[in-house]
Amino acid sequence: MTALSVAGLHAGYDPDLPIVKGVSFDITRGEAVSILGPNGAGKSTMIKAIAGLVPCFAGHVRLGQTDVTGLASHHLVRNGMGFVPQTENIFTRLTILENLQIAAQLLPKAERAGRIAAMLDMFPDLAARPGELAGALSGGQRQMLAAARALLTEPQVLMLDEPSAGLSPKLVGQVFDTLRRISEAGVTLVLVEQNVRAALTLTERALVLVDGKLAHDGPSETLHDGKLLGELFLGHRTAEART
Ligand SMILES: Nc1ncnc2c1ncn2[C@@H]1O[C@H](COP(=O)(O)OP(=O)(O)OP(=O)(O)O)[C@@H](O)[C@H]1O
Repeated sequence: MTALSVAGLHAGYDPDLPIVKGVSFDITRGEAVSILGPNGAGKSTMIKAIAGLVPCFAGHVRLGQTDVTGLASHHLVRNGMGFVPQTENIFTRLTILENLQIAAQLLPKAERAGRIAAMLDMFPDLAARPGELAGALSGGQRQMLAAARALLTEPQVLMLDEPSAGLSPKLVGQVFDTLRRISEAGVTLVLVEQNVRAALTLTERALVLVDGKLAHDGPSETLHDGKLLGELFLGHRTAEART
């Protein structure tokens, strides 16, 4: 069953200068997919447009059967979209527990405590220190808190924009271990990443975006040998391949 469907998406900051230029793909429920591409290709812009944070000029975004094109991000959350932005994804002056409580406001009152407890179960690092200020956490723990906030509402699809940005190799490993557990729990994952090797190891499928267009869509193992990826990143190969 399709979890996320993007069809003919044009998006960006100025309708005369679209950054995302006619991208289409479907993601099946439970799939884990990387979105890769050179700097400036439009990966973040595309994921933000899907998440309702950047204008869509043409095309459609569907979550399951529901057309959510152009919906504001808080409506998208209610429709089952979880999005973890690259920065400013937690409230640093509030505690871990307060961060979770704010995210839980979107849920019916009766469900809030149970979902917060479920997130603390899932993230033992956070459960060990619920009263600690989020601003005092390591970069990796911050990403875990941001993911826990997004997962609180039990999204159908969890999208993350460069969760490993700025982290040391050890913390990158921790974040990807966490993402693997989230994926194994059945959550559909969409991941924009610069850390190509870690992303390809985690996800079974990769999309490559070059100059706002989909240059490749296929199983991650086809990109493990860096030659094709190098050619795609340099714009020397543009054929879509879904094999
Ligand atoms: N807020 C903004 N307003 C106007 N243009 C923007 C904005 N954010 C990004 N852009 C432009 O959109 C283009 C694509 O940027 P985007 O961040 O989506 O690429 P990316 O593939 O995610 O790159 P990177 O891997 O370097 O993060 C760039 O030319 C960038 O300058």
